[in-house]
Amino acid sequence: MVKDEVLILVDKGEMLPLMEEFYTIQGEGFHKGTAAYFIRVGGCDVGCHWCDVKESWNAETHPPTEIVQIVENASKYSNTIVVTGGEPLMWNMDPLTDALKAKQLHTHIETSGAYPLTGKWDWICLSPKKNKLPKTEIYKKAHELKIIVYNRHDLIFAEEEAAKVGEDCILYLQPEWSMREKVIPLIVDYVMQNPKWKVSLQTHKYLNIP
Ligand SMILES: C[S@@+](CC[C@H](N)C(=O)[O-])C[C@H]1O[C@@H](n2cnc3c(N)ncnc32)[C@H](O)[C@@H]1O
Ligand SMILES: Nc1nc2[nH]cc(C(=O)O)c2c(=O)[nH]1
Ligand code: SF4
Ligand SMILES: [Mg+2]
Repeated sequence: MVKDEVLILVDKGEMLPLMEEFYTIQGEGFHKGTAAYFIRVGGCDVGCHWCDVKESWNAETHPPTEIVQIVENASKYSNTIVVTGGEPLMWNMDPLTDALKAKQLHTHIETSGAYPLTGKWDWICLSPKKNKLPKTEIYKKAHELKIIVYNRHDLIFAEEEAAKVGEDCILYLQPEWSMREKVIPLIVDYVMQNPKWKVSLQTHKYLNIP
Protein backbone atom coordinates (compact mmCIF):
# COMPACT_ATOMS: atom_id res chain seq x y z
CA MET A 1 0.00 0.00 0.00
CA VAL A 2 1.33 3.49 -0.79
CA LYS A 3 2.01 5.92 2.05
CA ASP A 4 -0.92 8.26 1.33
CA GLU A 5 -3.41 5.36 1.33
CA VAL A 6 -2.08 4.22 4.70
CA LEU A 7 -2.42 7.74 6.13
CA ILE A 8 -6.03 7.94 4.96
CA LEU A 9 -6.87 4.57 6.52
CA VAL A 10 -5.15 5.51 9.80
CA ASP A 11 -7.07 8.78 9.76
CA LYS A 12 -10.35 6.86 9.50
CA GLY A 13 -9.32 4.36 12.18
CA GLU A 14 -9.32 1.50 9.67
CA MET A 15 -5.64 1.00 10.36
CA LEU A 16 -4.02 1.71 13.74
CA PRO A 17 -0.38 2.10 14.82
CA LEU A 18 -0.04 -1.14 16.75
CA MET A 19 2.67 -1.19 19.40
CA GLU A 20 2.01 -4.63 20.87
CA GLU A 21 -0.72 -7.11 21.68
CA PHE A 22 -0.66 -9.73 24.37
CA TYR A 23 -2.82 -12.15 26.27
CA THR A 24 -2.50 -11.59 30.00
CA ILE A 25 -4.46 -10.91 33.18
CA GLN A 26 -5.98 -7.48 33.67
CA GLY A 27 -3.84 -6.18 36.51
CA GLU A 28 -5.68 -3.01 37.48
CA GLY A 29 -9.05 -1.70 38.55
CA PHE A 30 -12.43 -3.43 38.66
CA HIS A 31 -11.55 -6.33 36.32
CA LYS A 32 -8.18 -7.13 37.91
CA GLY A 33 -7.52 -10.86 38.00
CA THR A 34 -9.48 -11.55 34.82
CA ALA A 35 -7.80 -12.91 31.69
CA ALA A 36 -7.96 -10.49 28.77
CA TYR A 37 -6.28 -9.76 25.46
CA PHE A 38 -4.56 -6.36 25.33
CA ILE A 39 -4.18 -4.24 22.22
CA ARG A 40 -1.71 -1.42 22.76
CA VAL A 41 -2.09 1.38 20.22
CA GLY A 42 0.83 3.79 19.73
CA GLY A 43 0.67 7.57 20.03
CA CYS A 44 0.26 9.81 23.07
CA ASP A 45 1.01 13.48 23.69
CA VAL A 46 -0.31 13.76 27.24
CA GLY A 47 3.24 13.57 28.60
CA CYS A 48 2.91 12.06 32.11
CA HIS A 49 6.48 12.21 33.45
CA TRP A 50 6.02 8.85 35.23
CA CYS A 51 4.35 7.03 32.31
CA ASP A 52 5.34 3.37 32.33
CA VAL A 53 5.10 2.99 28.50
CA LYS A 54 6.92 6.00 27.08
CA GLU A 55 7.93 3.83 24.08
CA SER A 56 4.29 4.11 23.03
CA TRP A 57 4.33 7.89 22.62
CA ASN A 58 5.70 8.25 19.09
CA ALA A 59 3.04 6.76 16.79
CA GLU A 60 5.46 6.78 13.87
CA THR A 61 7.53 4.03 15.48
CA HIS A 62 4.56 1.63 15.47
CA PRO A 63 3.43 -0.02 12.23
CA PRO A 64 0.01 0.91 10.85
CA THR A 65 -1.94 -2.32 11.10
CA GLU A 66 -5.28 -3.29 9.57
CA ILE A 67 -8.22 -3.67 11.94
CA VAL A 68 -9.28 -7.02 10.45
CA GLN A 69 -5.85 -8.43 11.22
CA ILE A 70 -5.90 -7.13 14.82
CA VAL A 71 -9.40 -8.47 15.48
CA GLU A 72 -8.84 -11.83 13.81
CA ASN A 73 -5.86 -12.40 16.06
CA ALA A 74 -7.45 -11.05 19.27
CA SER A 75 -10.53 -13.23 18.91
CA LYS A 76 -8.38 -16.36 19.11
CA TYR A 77 -7.32 -15.58 22.66
CA SER A 78 -10.13 -14.10 24.74
CA ASN A 79 -13.63 -12.75 24.68
CA THR A 80 -12.49 -9.69 26.64
CA ILE A 81 -10.35 -7.21 24.74
CA VAL A 82 -8.66 -4.29 26.50
CA VAL A 83 -7.66 -1.44 24.21
CA THR A 84 -4.90 0.71 25.69
CA GLY A 85 -1.90 2.69 24.58
CA GLY A 86 -0.50 5.23 24.22
CA GLU A 87 -3.73 7.13 24.17
CA PRO A 88 -6.23 5.10 22.12
CA LEU A 89 -8.68 8.00 21.79
CA MET A 90 -6.17 9.89 19.63
CA TRP A 91 -7.56 7.59 16.92
CA ASN A 92 -11.07 6.87 15.69
CA MET A 93 -12.02 3.75 17.64
CA ASP A 94 -15.30 3.12 15.76
CA PRO A 95 -13.94 0.68 13.15
CA LEU A 96 -12.00 -1.35 15.74
CA THR A 97 -14.85 -1.68 18.24
CA ASP A 98 -17.43 -2.36 15.46
CA ALA A 99 -15.24 -5.25 14.31
CA LEU A 100 -14.73 -6.54 17.87
CA LYS A 101 -18.47 -6.30 18.58
CA ALA A 102 -19.27 -8.14 15.33
CA LYS A 103 -17.40 -11.06 16.91
CA GLN A 104 -19.39 -10.68 20.18
CA LEU A 105 -16.28 -9.64 22.09
CA HIS A 106 -16.39 -7.46 25.21
CA THR A 107 -14.63 -4.15 24.61
CA HIS A 108 -12.76 -2.39 27.40
CA ILE A 109 -10.72 0.81 27.11
CA GLU A 110 -7.98 2.36 29.23
CA THR A 111 -7.95 6.08 28.52
CA SER A 112 -6.95 9.49 29.83
CA GLY A 113 -10.06 10.84 28.10
CA ALA A 114 -8.02 13.70 26.66
CA TYR A 115 -9.46 13.19 23.16
CA PRO A 116 -13.08 12.85 21.96
CA LEU A 117 -14.74 9.55 22.83
CA THR A 118 -15.14 7.21 19.87
CA GLY A 119 -15.94 3.50 19.82
CA LYS A 120 -18.53 1.27 21.49
CA TRP A 121 -17.35 0.23 24.92
CA ASP A 122 -18.61 -2.26 27.47
CA TRP A 123 -16.19 -0.84 30.03
CA ILE A 124 -14.49 2.54 30.20
CA CYS A 125 -11.61 3.05 32.62
CA LEU A 126 -10.99 6.79 32.81
CA SER A 127 -7.62 7.83 34.22
CA PRO A 128 -7.52 11.65 34.08
CA LYS A 129 -4.26 13.53 33.88
CA LYS A 130 -3.71 17.07 35.21
CA ASN A 131 -1.69 18.20 32.20
CA LYS A 132 -4.46 17.36 29.71
CA LEU A 133 -7.85 16.95 31.37
CA PRO A 134 -10.54 14.65 29.96
CA LYS A 135 -13.13 15.98 27.55
CA THR A 136 -16.38 16.75 29.41
CA GLU A 137 -18.46 14.12 27.59
CA ILE A 138 -16.55 11.09 28.90
CA TYR A 139 -16.96 11.68 32.65
CA LYS A 140 -20.58 10.47 32.85
CA LYS A 141 -19.81 7.47 30.66
CA ALA A 142 -16.88 6.14 32.70
CA HIS A 143 -17.45 2.89 34.59
CA GLU A 144 -14.36 3.39 36.72
CA LEU A 145 -12.23 6.40 37.58
CA LYS A 146 -8.59 5.53 38.26
CA ILE A 147 -6.43 8.30 39.68
CA ILE A 148 -2.68 7.73 39.79
CA VAL A 149 -1.21 8.96 43.06
CA TYR A 150 2.36 10.26 42.75
CA ASN A 151 2.14 12.69 45.67
CA ARG A 152 -0.26 14.09 48.27
CA HIS A 153 -1.68 16.69 45.92
CA ASP A 154 -3.06 13.92 43.71
CA LEU A 155 -5.64 13.19 46.42
CA ILE A 156 -7.04 16.70 45.94
CA PHE A 157 -7.03 16.17 42.19
CA ALA A 158 -8.82 12.84 42.77
CA GLU A 159 -11.71 14.57 44.55
CA GLU A 160 -11.98 17.23 41.83
CA GLU A 161 -12.25 14.51 39.19
CA ALA A 162 -14.64 12.36 41.25
CA ALA A 163 -17.05 15.30 41.38
CA LYS A 164 -17.42 15.04 37.58
CA VAL A 165 -18.26 11.34 37.13
CA GLY A 166 -21.63 9.57 37.42
CA GLU A 167 -23.01 8.20 40.69
CA ASP A 168 -22.28 4.55 39.82
CA CYS A 169 -18.71 5.14 38.70
CA ILE A 170 -16.28 3.11 40.83
CA LEU A 171 -13.50 5.22 42.31
CA TYR A 172 -9.91 3.97 42.50
CA LEU A 173 -6.64 5.37 43.80
CA GLN A 174 -3.63 3.65 42.23
CA PRO A 175 -0.08 4.25 43.46
CA GLU A 176 2.37 5.52 40.87
CA TRP A 177 4.74 2.55 40.57
CA SER A 178 8.07 4.25 41.31
CA MET A 179 6.59 6.06 44.33
CA ARG A 180 4.65 3.11 45.70
CA GLU A 181 6.50 2.79 48.99
CA LYS A 182 5.93 6.43 49.77
CA VAL A 183 2.33 6.79 48.60
CA ILE A 184 0.77 3.46 49.61
CA PRO A 185 0.53 4.58 53.28
CA LEU A 186 -1.15 7.83 52.15
CA ILE A 187 -3.61 5.90 49.99
CA VAL A 188 -4.40 3.37 52.71
CA ASP A 189 -5.16 6.12 55.24
CA TYR A 190 -7.18 8.06 52.71
CA VAL A 191 -9.35 5.11 51.69
CA MET A 192 -10.09 4.26 55.33
CA GLN A 193 -11.08 7.88 55.98
CA ASN A 194 -12.97 8.17 52.66
CA PRO A 195 -14.45 4.74 51.93
CA LYS A 196 -16.10 5.77 48.66
CA TRP A 197 -12.58 5.21 47.25
CA LYS A 198 -10.95 1.80 46.68
CA VAL A 199 -7.30 0.86 46.21
CA SER A 200 -6.10 -0.33 42.80
CA LEU A 201 -2.64 -1.88 42.47
CA GLN A 202 -0.76 -2.77 39.30
CA THR A 203 -0.99 -6.44 40.26
CA HIS A 204 0.58 -7.63 36.98
CA LYS A 205 3.86 -6.05 38.11
CA TYR A 206 3.78 -8.16 41.29
CA LEU A 207 2.89 -11.25 39.25
CA ASN A 208 5.72 -10.56 36.76
CA ILE A 209 3.44 -10.77 33.77
CA PRO A 210 2.95 -8.18 30.96
C1 LIG B 1 -0.09 3.47 30.02
S1 LIG B 1 -1.72 4.06 30.26
C2 LIG B 1 -2.44 3.94 28.62
C3 LIG B 1 -3.87 4.42 28.53
C4 LIG B 1 -4.10 5.92 28.65
N1 LIG B 1 -3.12 6.69 27.99
C5 LIG B 1 -4.21 6.31 30.10
O1 LIG B 1 -3.29 6.95 30.61
O2 LIG B 1 -5.24 5.98 30.72
C6 LIG B 1 -2.53 2.70 31.10
C7 LIG B 1 -2.81 2.90 32.57
O3 LIG B 1 -1.59 2.88 33.28
C8 LIG B 1 -1.58 3.92 34.22
N2 LIG B 1 -0.17 4.21 34.51
C9 LIG B 1 0.76 4.62 33.61
N3 LIG B 1 1.97 4.75 34.20
C10 LIG B 1 1.80 4.40 35.49
C11 LIG B 1 2.69 4.33 36.62
N4 LIG B 1 3.97 4.69 36.52
N5 LIG B 1 2.19 3.92 37.80
C12 LIG B 1 0.87 3.58 37.91
N6 LIG B 1 -0.01 3.63 36.90
C13 LIG B 1 0.44 4.04 35.70
C14 LIG B 1 -2.35 5.01 33.53
O4 LIG B 1 -2.83 6.01 34.39
C15 LIG B 1 -3.48 4.22 32.90
O5 LIG B 1 -4.50 4.03 33.83
N1 LIG C 1 -1.68 -6.91 32.96
C1 LIG C 1 -1.85 -5.63 32.63
N2 LIG C 1 -2.94 -4.99 33.07
C2 LIG C 1 -3.11 -3.69 32.67
N3 LIG C 1 -4.15 -2.88 32.93
C3 LIG C 1 -3.96 -1.71 32.29
C4 LIG C 1 -2.77 -1.77 31.59
C5 LIG C 1 -2.35 -0.74 30.62
O1 LIG C 1 -1.17 -0.56 30.37
O2 LIG C 1 -3.25 -0.10 30.08
C6 LIG C 1 -2.21 -3.02 31.83
C7 LIG C 1 -1.01 -3.71 31.43
O3 LIG C 1 -0.11 -3.20 30.76
N4 LIG C 1 -0.92 -5.02 31.84
S1 SF4 D 1 -1.80 9.50 29.09
FE1 SF4 D 1 -1.35 7.33 29.43
S2 SF4 D 1 0.08 6.71 27.76
FE2 SF4 D 1 -0.06 8.95 27.78
S3 SF4 D 1 1.70 9.58 28.98
FE3 SF4 D 1 -0.02 9.45 30.41
S4 SF4 D 1 0.00 7.35 31.22
FE4 SF4 D 1 1.35 7.39 29.43
MG1 LIG E 1 0.43 -0.95 31.75
